[in-house]
Amino acid sequence: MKTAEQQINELRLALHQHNYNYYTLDKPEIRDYEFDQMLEKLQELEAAHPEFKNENSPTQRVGGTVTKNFPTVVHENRMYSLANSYSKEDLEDWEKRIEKLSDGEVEYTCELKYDGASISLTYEDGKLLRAVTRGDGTQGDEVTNNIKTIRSVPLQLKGDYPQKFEIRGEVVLPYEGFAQLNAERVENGEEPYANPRNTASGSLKLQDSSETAKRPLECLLYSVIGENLPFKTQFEGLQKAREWGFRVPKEAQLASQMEEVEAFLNYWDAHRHDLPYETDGVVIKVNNLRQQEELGFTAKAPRWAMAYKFKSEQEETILESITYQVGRTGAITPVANLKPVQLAGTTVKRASLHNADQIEKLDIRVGDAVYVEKGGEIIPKIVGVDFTQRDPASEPTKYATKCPECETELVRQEGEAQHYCPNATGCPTQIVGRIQHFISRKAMDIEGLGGETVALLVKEGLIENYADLYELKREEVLPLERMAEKSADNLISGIEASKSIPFERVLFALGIRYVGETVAKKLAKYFKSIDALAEASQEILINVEEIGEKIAESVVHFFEVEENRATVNRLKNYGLQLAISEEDLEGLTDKLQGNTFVISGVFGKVSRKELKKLIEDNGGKVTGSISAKTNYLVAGESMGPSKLAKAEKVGTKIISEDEFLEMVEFSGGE
Ligand SMILES: NC(=O)c1ccc[n+]([C@@H]2O[C@H](COP(=O)([O-])OP(=O)(O)OC[C@H]3O[C@@H](n4cnc5c(N)ncnc54)[C@H](O)[C@@H]3O)[C@@H](O)[C@H]2O)c1
Ligand SMILES: [Zn+2]
Repeated sequence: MKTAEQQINELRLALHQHNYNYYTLDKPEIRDYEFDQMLEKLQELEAAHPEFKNENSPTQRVGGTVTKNFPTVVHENRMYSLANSYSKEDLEDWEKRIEKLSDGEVEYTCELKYDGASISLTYEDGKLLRAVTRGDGTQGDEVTNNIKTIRSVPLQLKGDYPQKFEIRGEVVLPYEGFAQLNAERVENGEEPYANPRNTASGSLKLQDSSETAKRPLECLLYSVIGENLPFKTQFEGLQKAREWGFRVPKEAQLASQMEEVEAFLNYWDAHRHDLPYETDGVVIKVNNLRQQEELGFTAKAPRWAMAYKFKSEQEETILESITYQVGRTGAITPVANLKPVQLAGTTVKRASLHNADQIEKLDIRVGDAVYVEKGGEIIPKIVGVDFTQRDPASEPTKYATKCPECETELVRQEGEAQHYCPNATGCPTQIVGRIQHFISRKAMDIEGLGGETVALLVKEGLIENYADLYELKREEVLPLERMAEKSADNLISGIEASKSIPFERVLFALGIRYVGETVAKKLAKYFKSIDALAEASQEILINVEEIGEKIAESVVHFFEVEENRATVNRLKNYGLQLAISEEDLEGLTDKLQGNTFVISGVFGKVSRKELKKLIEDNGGKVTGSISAKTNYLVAGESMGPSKLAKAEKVGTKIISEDEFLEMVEFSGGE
């Protein structure tokens, strides 16, 4: 067995080499995930054997180097890397450390972690003075002329910018530009680039700026550094930078608890491939700059920030064909059929491709070698094409024009990503899908009836619409395959029992496009009956909180269709709940209508959850952080001082639990 010292030395040597391949040559030989695992291993070994500590270790230094091709500039403020975490537990540990080291309540900014090349821009009197790469963190390459070719880098600022400051960001190459660039290279008989990140980085190091200008690069900014800055938090800094003319993506969010941070992580883990550029995680930062200053830096990274890397177990395989699936609302989803490959412990044969834009953006073609990745979702995704292996004779993918189930011409509405099969009443998959949705657990939850039986009932011609379920007779279902006396009884009694399912769930069960569980709840609460909802105009619908144009349009459209109205009427006649019951109505008021609340601290009489429900039942709205729009802060025990200060600053009314309960005339629990 190798000694710890040998292992440490080998890892250091290998990591130095990989850093060189990655940062200097822009040609990595291993995947980032493997690199990170080696680095983590080295970190563990060094922690267990402090006697081998060495300040030149890759764990102690920023990985890049300076080249001799550009003037070397020493950074006025060192450019650090970021500490990494791969699990929610790591994050929670970090939060605990932060809370211990900081005084006062800590708020966090969550930002996307753009995957490109770091850059530092210095502005003086509103003009770009110089642009320097991160290099080894202490000094970097001055690439001002190349940076000036990027259109999103302002050469002259506007607004109340400081006289002199530095701003940091990431130069990225959006997918679309990357695919275009590669297409041109292939046409010219050149080798295509492997990935956007290394291409972005390589583009900054070109000697001829007119070459850089041909690359559709973007510069996304995330941090302003300097003295006497006109803001006190990271989040305000982002807003200011945007006002001065920088491209600062708008996805960043404030979070007052780790729960909110995790919601942000989960959301972007699932949706990051909808962004036009690559991201490899989320960066969580302590929002307050004074607290940041107190926390300071380690040898390699700030203590006040933490990167959370999306898990990307990636494999390369061949795309054998693209097929198309029809959903219950007629939405078409393209599916990639892959040469089977082992990924994260399972055999993967299919991957989701989202929509036509996604296919175009990644420029995926049948026969390509593609990278598949498993993120937070169950279905793996294709995240890129290995252009180096593309068959020069291949042609761009032509998206389906007809429904694979019923041959109807597909439509795509202006502004929508998805294609649809418009044949709602005749497309067999849609008919079955709609009824399956109707009976599903979160909708009518019909016991004794499953998806397969629904398909069978439709196939046998016993039902073709969910209202038909309520006319099913025991004698009709008994002859069906695998249907025993007992199961037939269960089915019929399950259908009968569903008549008492509350209105909001019936509304969800109807399967109106864009009316999910939450929207159904909102609509039910607001309109109180299906009749009122059916009469509502688009303008009235849009006025309901959180109901946008798309939803409003879809609801109006649903009730315009005569057949839908007839179905709803039948459901009403069968005795389904198509209005809020008297009992539920009693608890609902609009006393708090138009008021926004923030809840903070611990409460004595009701739980946070009950408090939230009380606010919503009385027509109010609950948000996570205080802004100028917050009307009330309901303050419990041990509420943090920073929230209080913020509330006082923006003029939010601060009320106690008792004062709140009085407002809604709450008379105590049951
Ligand atoms: N495959 C290889 O051979 C190889 C070799 C070396 C490094 N790598 C990869 O490079 C990465 C390590 O590089 P690193 O040291 O630059 O660390 P990092 O890229 O993980 O994180 C630090 C960088 O994140 C960037 N960043 C993006 N968005 C940001 C935001 N909103 N706020 C703050 N910073 C933001 C900054 O440029 C910062 O320098 C890892 O992903 C590693 O796997 C791979
Ligand atoms: Zn169809």
